[in-house]
Amino acid sequence: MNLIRLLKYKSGSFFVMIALLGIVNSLVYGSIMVFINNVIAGVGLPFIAAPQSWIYAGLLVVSFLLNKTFQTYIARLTNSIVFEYESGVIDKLRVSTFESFEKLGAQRVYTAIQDTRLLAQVPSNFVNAVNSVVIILCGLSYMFWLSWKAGAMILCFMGLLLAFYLLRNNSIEKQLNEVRDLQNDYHRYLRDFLNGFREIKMSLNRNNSIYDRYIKRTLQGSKELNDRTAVRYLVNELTGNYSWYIVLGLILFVMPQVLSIPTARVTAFVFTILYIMGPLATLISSVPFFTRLKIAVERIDGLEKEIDTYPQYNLEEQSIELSRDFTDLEFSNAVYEYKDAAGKKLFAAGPFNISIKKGEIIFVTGGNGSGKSTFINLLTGIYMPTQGSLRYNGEALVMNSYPHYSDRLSSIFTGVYLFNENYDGFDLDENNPVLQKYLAMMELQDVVRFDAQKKSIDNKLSMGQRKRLALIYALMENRDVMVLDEWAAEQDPHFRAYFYEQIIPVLKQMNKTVIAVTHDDKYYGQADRILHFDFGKVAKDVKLQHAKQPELVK
Ligand SMILES: Nc1ncnc2c1ncn2[C@@H]1O[C@H](COP(=O)(O)OP(=O)(O)OP(=O)(O)O)[C@@H](O)[C@H]1O
Repeated sequence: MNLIRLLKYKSGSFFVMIALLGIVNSLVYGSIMVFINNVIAGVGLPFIAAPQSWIYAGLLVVSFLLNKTFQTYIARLTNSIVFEYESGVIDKLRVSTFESFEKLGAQRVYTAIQDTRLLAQVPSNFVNAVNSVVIILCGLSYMFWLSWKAGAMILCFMGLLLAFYLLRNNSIEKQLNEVRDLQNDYHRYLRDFLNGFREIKMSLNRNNSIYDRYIKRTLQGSKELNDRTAVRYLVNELTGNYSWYIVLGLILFVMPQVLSIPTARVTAFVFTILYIMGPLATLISSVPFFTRLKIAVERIDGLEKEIDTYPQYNLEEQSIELSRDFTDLEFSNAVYEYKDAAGKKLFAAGPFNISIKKGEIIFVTGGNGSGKSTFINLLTGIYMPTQGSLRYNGEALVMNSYPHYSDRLSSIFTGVYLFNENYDGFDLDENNPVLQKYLAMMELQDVVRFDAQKKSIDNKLSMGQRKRLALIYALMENRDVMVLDEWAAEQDPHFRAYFYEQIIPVLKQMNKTVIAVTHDDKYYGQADRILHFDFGKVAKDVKLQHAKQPELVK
């Protein structure tokens, strides 16, 4: 979608406004040209008897007011487009499936959001461009009125110039697209560089490689492309500017001879060319902006269309009633298949036929790549089975039930992410006794810092401490089922033992259903049941009879 179609699409009155601006400005700019030429030549207006100075002043006022109205209109329009795009993309993403987000990649979303910012510069550029076009058209019409032959000559010359521009601009546009691709790659490497800074410090080879072969190479590539496009634009601009001196030369030296044009007319031609040279320069210099804008609009549009092709949940509709009181969860022939972009199967987990009952403490074990995380993604509703189904409290889940199903579980994933704001609206007041109890339970009471203003807790903690805080938040959610993916991996030996020997039994006493991925075989005895994974399947499903019931953590 190009800019004009986008503006038209977002505002039904766009063409009416453009037409109004064009007509009134044509009258104003055309009249000003005629006025000046008439005043220089000492003649009156052709059709009106009113004093010229009054009409001149009146035209200026009308033009000023109209331009102000139009600029305000277009500024509001583009601002609302920026708002709609940004909020629209985020709104669509939040109702998309997790797989869609994985396919799309966070980088593309960041780039598209940055692209929308370019739209904010549309108002001044667009109005200047419209006014420039109007002045050029008025100038051309005036020249035709003075002498149609001379007007036609100049028009042909301008046509040639335009063709030259469009041709060159096409190839520049291709180069700009290449620059954008390189920039996307560059941001990916930069993200790796910043997020993996510690790892980069640990290997000279990696350090040199990421810089020389990836970051510098893409930066160098886009610098060279930028250099080439800058030179091309420069040549375009210079050719454009100097061509007008050729036109002036034609008018001064060729036209009087060839077309026998009198000196007074020559003066009018020279004046008109000088009058439209400024607007032409404005138009030419705005070409790079509009080219970049076109690419940005196409990319934003492409992203939005791509998101639209992905399945989306209707968060309002809860297809089946999902009670907060959990009784059981059943996997029936549930399979999840990873496929590549061409649809080729990469890995399949399942089919799973598992029944999970309220109050069970289940440990999920297995080697690397055995499918534990894939199972956890299915269990938490992050993934929907590609075959088979899940039944919650006996009801088979359908597409729109998934967001509500996930909402019934508390989950802590391996690379837990703690938010900077208290989006959940937890009562994080320092004096909240429940919070204090949990902080003591997680041995965090002397570690956390409260932010009374934001009603949140500072998340600058070690990974192990972050996971403990995440467990506190999970408890505050007060849901029946808790899913913990390698929760204890980052805990020190003392807290790891404490987790399995104290916290797990407490959760059991609270009647929580816990499904925890673990490699800590020393503590397998704390579970009621062990699901052992191998090659994407449940190789063993063992029920244990000896879960301890120690004293509750006070
Ligand atoms: N997004 C993905 N696209 C394609 N294949 C994937 C994807 N995620 C995981 N896999 C594949 O699925 C298989 C199971 O991975 P999964 O992460 O479920 O194993 P895991 O048991 O959790 O391993 P680990 O203990 O190492 O975390 C692996 O072979 C992995 O390569």
